[in-house]
Amino acid sequence: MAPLTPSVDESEGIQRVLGIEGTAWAASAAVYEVDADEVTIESDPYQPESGGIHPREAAEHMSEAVPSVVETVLETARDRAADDEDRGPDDAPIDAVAFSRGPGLGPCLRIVGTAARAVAQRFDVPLVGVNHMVAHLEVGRHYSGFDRPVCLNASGANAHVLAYRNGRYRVLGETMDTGVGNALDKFTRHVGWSHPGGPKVEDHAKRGEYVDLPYVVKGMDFSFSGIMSAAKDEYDSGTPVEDVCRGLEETVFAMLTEVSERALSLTGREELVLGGGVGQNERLQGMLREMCAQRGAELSVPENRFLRDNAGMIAVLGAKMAAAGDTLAIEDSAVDSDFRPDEVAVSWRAGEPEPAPAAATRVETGETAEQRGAEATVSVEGDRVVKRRIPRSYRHPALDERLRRERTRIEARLTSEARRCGVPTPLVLDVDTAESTIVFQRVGDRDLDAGLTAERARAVGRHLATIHDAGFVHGDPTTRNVRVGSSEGNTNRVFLIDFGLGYHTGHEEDHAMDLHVFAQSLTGTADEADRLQAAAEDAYRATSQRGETVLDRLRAVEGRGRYR
Ligand SMILES: C[C@@H](O)[C@H](NC(=O)OP(=O)(O)OC[C@H]1O[C@@H](n2cnc3c(N)ncnc32)[C@H](O)[C@@H]1O)C(=O)O
Ligand SMILES: Nc1ncnc2c1ncn2[C@@H]1O[C@H](COP(=O)(O)OP(=O)(O)OP(=O)(O)O)[C@@H](O)[C@H]1O
Ligand SMILES: [Fe+2]
Repeated sequence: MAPLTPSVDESEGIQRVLGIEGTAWAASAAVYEVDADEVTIESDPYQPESGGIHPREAAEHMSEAVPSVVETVLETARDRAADDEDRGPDDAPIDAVAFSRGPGLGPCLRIVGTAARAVAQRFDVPLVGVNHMVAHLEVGRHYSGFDRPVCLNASGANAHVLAYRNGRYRVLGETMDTGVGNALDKFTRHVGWSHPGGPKVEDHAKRGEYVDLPYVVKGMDFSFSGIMSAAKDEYDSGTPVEDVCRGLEETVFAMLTEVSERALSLTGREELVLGGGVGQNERLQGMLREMCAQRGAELSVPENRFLRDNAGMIAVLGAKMAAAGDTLAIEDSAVDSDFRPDEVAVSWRAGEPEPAPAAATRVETGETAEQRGAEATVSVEGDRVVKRRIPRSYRHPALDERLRRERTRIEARLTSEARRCGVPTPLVLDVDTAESTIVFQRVGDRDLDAGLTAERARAVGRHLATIHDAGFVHGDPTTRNVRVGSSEGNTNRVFLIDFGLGYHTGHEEDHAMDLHVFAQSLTGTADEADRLQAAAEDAYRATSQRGETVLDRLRAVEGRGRYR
């Protein structure tokens, strides 16, 4: 086990770190100068002759290219070391070797691991095993100077929204199928373009007209498979490829921007950091910038050389880990191709104070108030609440209009339908679809996240079971979309609100997703997330006609948020 408190001796000794990356396509090495905060990166990309990345070819590339990029940056390290006052000619030019331990392609990772062990042994310096996804976001945090940002990772094989809490990076939302870059690359392969496709999509989209494609967001999770098959069908039916590319960018990046905004809203944070190769896309950056500006949040986008796969991010995080004493014995340094970011014990941030959750102070007393959720502006007027979905200027106007109308219509309908099945929801007093406005009865006096108890979590489990048995899902049952009253014992007063992402479905997969969204929102906002989730699940099992089947499916969904 790595110690969780930085050892002063070791941290003083970490001046220069060698990083090695090679999870998929980038054979890359870097040296990071801690005091000067300077990174030198040397990369040699693998470019498939046809099709996508072939694991065996990629590994062959790594075995040729990794040793040479490592030697190149070691030369740089030696030059620097010659100027160090406290380093003699026989001393090692570096103080640690950090390598990408996963996730990634197994055959590539093993070559990187072998190279890293060899260099560490040659210089007799500590070895640091870095999680590639955490490196994508830590390098952004490093250069942003932000303290507690929400992080959007938009890379080839992954896509997720994370935030640090209680010693880990928590996954608030992620793709339910492929990574975002892989999705774009699959479309461009279909069109016959060479790998990587992302930059070509960006280029063609600039000359295209928007076309409608399926938009799939569930809470803060999302999926790309439906959009990708629709995009292929559009292309096959003769729609100009520029238009399909534009539709793809507008749809996929609006989804990523929306879930980022939801994560900011849920966690009450005001800083967003972007990471990953798709983060180089200017349209994505523009949407995020606009969304952040509108809610008064700050966005930080690292330089392109730190967004795409690179060893600089491995060296920068490696230095922090080495300073915290978070190093690996050679015999424990096996690579892990499924290494999830939330498995990492964040040693280098140990001892940071935990701020009070944003919700703790949010108990409403006034007669009138206005607040801005992730989607809508909600104003309280006495015993009524007016919810208006205001235009989101980061989205293409056609998509924006479509989403606001659809969600308004569905929210009004499902709020009433749930009520008819006996689930407490606010009365719908008026609906204006053209203006995307609904007037509700005011219910509860706080959101669930400001009044979480096991009894209330159980009520949520019961309510979800009831609507599922009636044939629909909520779509976004987070702790902010449940209203509770002041009398803690009275669980009848646990109201579900905000059904705008709901839909009719009998699929147990969709039912399981509702429970998954609730679990993720607990992880993001509550200290006793596991206990509360267990309470919700127990009640769900006891209420639902298909409780066991849905909970089995939930376990499968949880296991699937792994890297493919
Ligand atoms: C596990 C690791 O191997 C993997 N790395 C990875 O996917 O490489 P990365 O450099 O983060 O991202 C590459 C992806 O980024 C896309 N991409 C690059 N430039 C782009 C652009 N301008 N617009 C859209 N996509 C772009 C490429 O098409 C490709 O799918 C990951 O981080 O998921
Ligand atoms: N009927 C209601 N009674 C009392 N408060 C309400 C009601 N509807 C909404 N609110 C308050 O307004 C907040 C935002 O509402 P809602 O979740 O519907 O909007 P939203 O923009 O979709 O939010 P998000 O997307 O962040 O969940 C809720 O968290 C709740 O505090
Ligand atoms: Fe990556």
